[in-house]
Amino acid sequence: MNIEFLKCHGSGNDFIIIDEWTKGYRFTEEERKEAAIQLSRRNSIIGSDGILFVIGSSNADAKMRMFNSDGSEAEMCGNGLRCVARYAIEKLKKESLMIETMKAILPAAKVPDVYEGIQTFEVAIEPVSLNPASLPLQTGKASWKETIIPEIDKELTFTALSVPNPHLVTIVEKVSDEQVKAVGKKANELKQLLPNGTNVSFVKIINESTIFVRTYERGVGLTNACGTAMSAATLVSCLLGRQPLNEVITVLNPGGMVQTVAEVRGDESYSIKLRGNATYEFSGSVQLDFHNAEKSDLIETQDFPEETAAYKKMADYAKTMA
Ligand SMILES: N[C@@H](CCC[C@H](N)C(=O)O)C(=O)O
Repeated sequence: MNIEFLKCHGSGNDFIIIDEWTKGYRFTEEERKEAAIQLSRRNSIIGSDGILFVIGSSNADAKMRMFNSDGSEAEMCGNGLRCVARYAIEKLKKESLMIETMKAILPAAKVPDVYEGIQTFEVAIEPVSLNPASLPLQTGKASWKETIIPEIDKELTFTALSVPNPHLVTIVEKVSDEQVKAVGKKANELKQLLPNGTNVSFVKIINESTIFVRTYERGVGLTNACGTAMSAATLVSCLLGRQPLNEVITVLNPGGMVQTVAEVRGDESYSIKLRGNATYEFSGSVQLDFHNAEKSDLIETQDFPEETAAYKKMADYAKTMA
């Protein structure tokens, strides 16, 4: 089957957009999973952290389904939602719209550039829950705030939350990639504790309005950035009194930077806004054989060099702040 795609990224967290919405593709669940595994594999056909399927919606302007590179489907994807928002905004020639995700219909909008020449989009990250059952994290406790989970690590304290995909967040003095990887892998092996797995983030407080976040993503591994993780890390930092609620926080990550705002609503529910780039890298088409990966191949590509160059400047700037 010949499939057109668009390769994009949010903070270097890279995705392949496949448009079932306007291109008329129809996939089975097994085919979506197989496409994610085949096309995301690094140094092969395309390579990515996952696939974003854009689908028509009768309840919103469009719908997003996100599949990790291992073929598992995630409830939500913050960096991906910005990319899908841009794609749908350009198709519909709108400034803002609503996108259906697995657990909620979420607003998205084009907003002023977060850095010179960087097309910027804001999305809502919701629903948010601090109930361990929402991950699920199998524990008798009603909340799991800054608690040692001895099965995962004897010293680190984690806060568990879903946004609505599962996250464990720990605030540390120093972030080590090896430790993030080891702890993230361990947490995802403990199926009795975390039956659906979890994303695991290490947060370093840089100053009163800036944090650095490094994430081990469920279904992928270490990635340059994870939008829901940066949103979860912002809320946790605010709830623990390390950052201010209701104010813009700069979140640095190995792939660049985003801005977030965490709010507690009157009814004690939480709302998080995530703002950042949605950069197109290249578009093209692939010949995809769902039954035999060896017969799948890249057919053609067309680059977006100006966007890539502009983004590099922002990423270089973000590095100087970390
Ligand atoms: N990178 C994404 C999250 C993708 C899904 C995640 N790996 C999961 O399985 O929950 C983001 O930007 O939020």
